[in-house]
Amino acid sequence: MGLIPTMIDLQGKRVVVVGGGIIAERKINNIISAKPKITLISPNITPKLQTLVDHGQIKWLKKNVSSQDLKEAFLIIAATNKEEVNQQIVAEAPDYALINAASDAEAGNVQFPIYLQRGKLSIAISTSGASPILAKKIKQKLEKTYDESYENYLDFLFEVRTMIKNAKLDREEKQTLLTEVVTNDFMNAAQQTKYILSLQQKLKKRD
Ligand SMILES: C[C@@]1(CC(=O)O)C2=NC(=C\c3[nH]c(c(CCC(=O)O)c3CC(=O)O)Cc3[nH]c(c(CC(=O)O)c3CCC(=O)O)/C=C3\N/C(=C\2)[C@@H](CCC(=O)O)[C@]3(C)CC(=O)O)/[C@H]1CCC(=O)O
Ligand SMILES: NC(=O)c1ccc[n+]([C@@H]2O[C@H](COP(=O)([O-])OP(=O)(O)OC[C@H]3O[C@@H](n4cnc5c(N)ncnc54)[C@H](O)[C@@H]3O)[C@@H](O)[C@H]2O)c1
Repeated sequence: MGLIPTMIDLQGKRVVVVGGGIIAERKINNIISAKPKITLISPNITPKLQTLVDHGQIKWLKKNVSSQDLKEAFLIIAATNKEEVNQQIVAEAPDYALINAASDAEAGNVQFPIYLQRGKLSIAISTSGASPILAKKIKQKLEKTYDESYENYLDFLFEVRTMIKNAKLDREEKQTLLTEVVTNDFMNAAQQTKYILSLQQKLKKRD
């Protein structure tokens, strides 16, 4: 395997999830905020998955999986409790599809790291299958360091960077400004507002 962490845009993409148990539920919870088109294939599903079906957030085909179901999928998640069915899904998946194999991660070509999200900040943790429990522990530690205040801080950094990117400054000046905001001095809203106002003044003078 040659695994590297990436950010994938799943919005509007066709995702096929096979199996309706607790693992399918966890994987769907993990990706649903990205707004993919999820089709769930399983003879039975958990109550929480049923709620998603009832709200029209996912489509459910109440049956055993067949190779036809895998066509045109961008991502396939094989999460049945039958090892041989999961293997067959991997074998029959189209060449272009991304595949996550829940019972034998190495059989697929995508693994989902556990992740922590604070608005625009994402921190993903993977142990490449060595210990998902360690990955979870590390996430809990990072949650304390990168607390909720990072959500606003990232929005602030985004706003500042957009202003600087569009300003008539040379590369060095841009670099200096982009570096000076990445410090603990700008973690609260009052400091952020003050900085944005002073930056606006500074950039106005340059126009
Ligand atoms: C972090 C977390 C995120 C998530 O899944 O959302 C996650 N597993 C979690 C928990 C967990 N998973 C397992 C246990 C039982 C203890 C144990 O076995 O150690 C527990 C503990 C628990 O449940 O608390 C069993 C297990 N996991 C995988 C296999 C298959 C294999 O190893 O081949 C088997 C054996 C199945 C079997 O026995 O048949 C595979 C994967 N699990 C991964 C992620 C990816 C690797 C990430 C990494 O290595 O860091 C990978 C490759 C993902 C993938 O499927 O893409 C989530 C945190 C919980 C949470 O958020 O609440
Ligand atoms: N990746 C992980 O983190 C992780 C953690 C624990 C377990 N697992 C693996 O995930 C698998 C699923 O675990 P679970 O707890 O969700 O199991 P589960 O028994 O709760 O659910 C399995 C689901 O698969 C469905 N199913 C069975 N045969 C099918 C078929 N032919 N077509 C379509 N659906 C079918 C069942 O009806 C059921 O809804 C386990 O086999 C285990 O190896 C993965």
